[in-house]
Amino acid sequence: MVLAELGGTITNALKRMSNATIIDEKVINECLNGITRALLQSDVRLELVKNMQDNIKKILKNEELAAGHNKRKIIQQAVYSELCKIVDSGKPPVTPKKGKTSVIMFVGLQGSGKTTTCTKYAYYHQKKGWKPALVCADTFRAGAFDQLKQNATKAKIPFYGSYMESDPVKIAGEGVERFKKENCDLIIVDTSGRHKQEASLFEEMRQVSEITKPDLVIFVMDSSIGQAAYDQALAFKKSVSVGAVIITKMDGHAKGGGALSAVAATKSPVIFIGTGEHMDEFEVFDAKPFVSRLLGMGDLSGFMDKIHEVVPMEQQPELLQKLSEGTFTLRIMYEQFQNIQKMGPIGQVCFQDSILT
Ligand SMILES: Nc1nc2c(ncn2[C@@H]2O[C@H](COP(=O)(O)OP(=O)(O)OP(=O)(O)O)[C@@H](O)[C@H]2O)c(=O)[nH]1
Repeated sequence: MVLAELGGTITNALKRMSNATIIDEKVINECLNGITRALLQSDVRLELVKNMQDNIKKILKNEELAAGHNKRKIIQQAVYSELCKIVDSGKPPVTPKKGKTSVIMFVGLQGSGKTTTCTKYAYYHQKKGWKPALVCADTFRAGAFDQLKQNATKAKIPFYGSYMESDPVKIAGEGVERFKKENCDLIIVDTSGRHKQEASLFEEMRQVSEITKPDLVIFVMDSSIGQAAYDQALAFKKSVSVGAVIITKMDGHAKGGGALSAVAATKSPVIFIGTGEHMDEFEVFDAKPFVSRLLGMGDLSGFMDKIHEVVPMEQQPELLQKLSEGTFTLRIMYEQFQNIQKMGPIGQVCFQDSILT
């Protein structure tokens, strides 16, 4: 079940409960079972789902659902906050500071999208005025350096790598040293993909981490990984100190629930999601708006971000000035219609019927 469907199924289970004339234990259990089934079908780890169900039951017991209490609202709020707990580790990630050198190391399974995500991450920060640089410490996959070089050149980001050197630890150390001297404030180290059974590759990853002394290790995870996500994420966490997660390929038909379980394994927050192959198909991840959208409650902060994205910065003061003077020409209206069109289907960004009201 893909994430969009998961949201729909949970919302329907809640709506069915809302439609019942009397909310008794049977109705509540039916609702919780519906939610549990949907989460399991989306590959969310059984243990997490069970925990969530127990917690909701505890909340309901505490609230005692006394007469006069709005049972529906209590249950809906409990579902919302428990889902938030699954996707939010509660631990804020280390955030690099602009102007001060930070080394960020990317790790993950083969083909999870690390190389693509390294460039997206660099490009995202470059647009915000940072001075990023990319180091290719992936000597395992033929073509990895060419891929990084191509992406970096396109985005005009300095890069370091070698066709001759086969020792990733040496390349990583040299690359980081060089960009530190060049005063880059975000040095991103791409490492080769590995699987938890590959002990030697895990040792190599540990050595890369030792030499580069990263301020933050980001675990990149493909949203389609499924139930294997938890164990893989745990294996990475045991070898290097993973501090944040990026989930890729959220644009596809992946179930996504497995990748969300990685949050629990690494006890690290998801900071971005990848939504396509292109450099700018990359979004900041925030747990609460994500769950709101999942449950069809809309996302006001996402809506405002989208407005800021599509109305060019240089247009904003001029537009405000004209509006405050009471000038609203056909040209302004035309430009604003064009901006609104860029936001995509309004149903995706605007409020839908809220289940919490
Ligand atoms: N649709 C989609 N494709 C993505 C996304 N991120 C990466 N990809 C694609 O996934 C494939 C693998 O990406 P890479 O960046 O090469 O993966 P990698 O983890 O560096 O691979 P290894 O070095 O072998 O471990 C490429 O075809 C990317 O274009 C995403 O968010 N959405």
